[in-house]
Amino acid sequence: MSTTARASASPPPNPEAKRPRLGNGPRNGESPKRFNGPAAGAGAGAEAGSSAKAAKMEAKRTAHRLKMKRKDRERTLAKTGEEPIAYDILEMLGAEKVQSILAAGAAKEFEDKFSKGTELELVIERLSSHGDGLAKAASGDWVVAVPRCLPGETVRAKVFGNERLHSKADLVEIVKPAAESSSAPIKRQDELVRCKYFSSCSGCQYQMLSYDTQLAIKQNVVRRAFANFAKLDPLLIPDTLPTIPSPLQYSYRTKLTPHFEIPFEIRQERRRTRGKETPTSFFSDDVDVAVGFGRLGGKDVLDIEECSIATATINGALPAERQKVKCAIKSYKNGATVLLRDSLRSFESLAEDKTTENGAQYDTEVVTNHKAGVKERVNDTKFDSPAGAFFQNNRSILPSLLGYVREQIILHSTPTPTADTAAAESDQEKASRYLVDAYCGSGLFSLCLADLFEQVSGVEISQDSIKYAKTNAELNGITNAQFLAGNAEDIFAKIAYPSDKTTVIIDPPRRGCDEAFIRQLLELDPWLIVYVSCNVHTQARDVGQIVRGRSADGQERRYDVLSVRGADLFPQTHHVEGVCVLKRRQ
Ligand SMILES: C[S@@+](CC[C@H](N)C(=O)[O-])C[C@H]1O[C@@H](n2cnc3c(N)ncnc32)[C@H](O)[C@@H]1O
Repeated sequence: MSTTARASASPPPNPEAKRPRLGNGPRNGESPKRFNGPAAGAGAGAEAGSSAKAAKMEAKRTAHRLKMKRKDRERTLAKTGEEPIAYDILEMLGAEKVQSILAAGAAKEFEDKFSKGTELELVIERLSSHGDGLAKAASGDWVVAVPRCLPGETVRAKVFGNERLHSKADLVEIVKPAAESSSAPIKRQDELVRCKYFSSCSGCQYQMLSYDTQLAIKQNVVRRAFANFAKLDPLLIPDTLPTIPSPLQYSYRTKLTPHFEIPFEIRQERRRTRGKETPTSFFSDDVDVAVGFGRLGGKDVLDIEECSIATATINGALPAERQKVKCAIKSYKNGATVLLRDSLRSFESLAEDKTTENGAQYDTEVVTNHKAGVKERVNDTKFDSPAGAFFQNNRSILPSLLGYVREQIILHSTPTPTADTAAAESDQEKASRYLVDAYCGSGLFSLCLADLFEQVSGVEISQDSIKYAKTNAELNGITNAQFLAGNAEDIFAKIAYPSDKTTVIIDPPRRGCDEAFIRQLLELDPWLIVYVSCNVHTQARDVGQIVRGRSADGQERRYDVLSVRGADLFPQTHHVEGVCVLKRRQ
């Protein structure tokens, strides 16, 4: 799994870039552009002329806006496929209504339905897979997404943006709680909220829910992802198993990436002096710099002094890192992201018997240099990896996640008990002997599972991670693993494992696998595939493609989906890791 968006506590590098601006209004903190009106003394003819001109300008702006929206959508479709909310909208408005909107053209599909600041009273019908409450607008042809509210609640919300067939709004207040009777299966428990920033930070979504409820919601997100994105006959998809829980539900996050922007006063001064050196005396020490995460419903950064899902060690180091940014702000050209990685001080400092819920049980330190090594241990396997490269961010759940993958490989590589000795022997022959770990990072799956196989090969695009994967094999005395730097699909040209005896683990970034990879995977035709992913939607899409095999119509179906389940690597957030096991058909 990974965490870009999975890095829910991490804001996007530039929060302004994430949310399209509405109209041509001023950005936060900037003065509005002045509209001068018609020239003094102009007559009625001139007025009519200028209003025609204004209308033409407006039409041009609208055409431009629609063009940009369409381009944005094409980019998203090409990168990660349809947005999950599109399926909610389809179900909430009904296929007929959606068809009629689409038939009316882009102006309706990407309508600026509500102007910014419009307040609406809404009844929340369901949760989106991103944890927002979804309600139908009174017109019945539009959906509104509101964070921090639950099905059955009547809320007042303020619109801040319009997207395709839906608007986004901030929660203003809960007007009426969900009825006790329980058409509201998800119970609000505000007393559980631990973080003082919960109502204003975009990082977590579910602190007001019991942990069991969070796990059930995530199970449903996985179920829906496979139902909507795999494009398979529902009979081919087994029901989603219960979500693997995280032993720590707070203080678990071993990587934090708070962000900052250059404050408005500094940008303004730089503009005024137009690149001339700004006297350092201009920057007083008390320039207010927010260092934190994206503000919920805003474009700016929310100043965060502590994060309740980060480890105690990271929270201990955060004040000093924030202070460094504040003191050095004048030396930054642009905003940036600060890296804090929690690293074991030594491989011996992970003692299971000391596990407590505040995360302080591990003797750890914080690493901020991207190139420096970070130490982790999963059961008995030790890992050193570069702080700036990928490593799973919740160490408490890794033994369960790895344990589940191990159990699945053993289960499906072991001969089925049978009286027929010949069949048993042939099954035994098929038992997995070789492991391909595609997108292997610094070797998490390869090295933790190497004892199950005769030979293991990992491939990974980051040279740095590969260097560490090789060192990690040595560190653990593992001699049957080799690691290659390159594109995931390169591995197929470089290994010659017999398909009947090979298991492939896939753990790609959020965008999933590309077609070249899947084509070559199908050519290798491995016995077993374990697909782990931080984006269950692209995972389901890829699994659909793998199951359908080489023919688009699925006539040559090659694989059966044996199991699908989520793992909760990010409690309190909407993120869920998917684990799907596929076996080649006999
Ligand atoms: C979700 S991480 C998984 C890493 C590893 N399996 C783990 O659990 O630590 C995805 C990894 O894929 C790598 N990656 C991204 N694109 C790749 C590509 N085209 N080919 C190979 N590796 C790629 C990233 O550098 C990252 O380490």
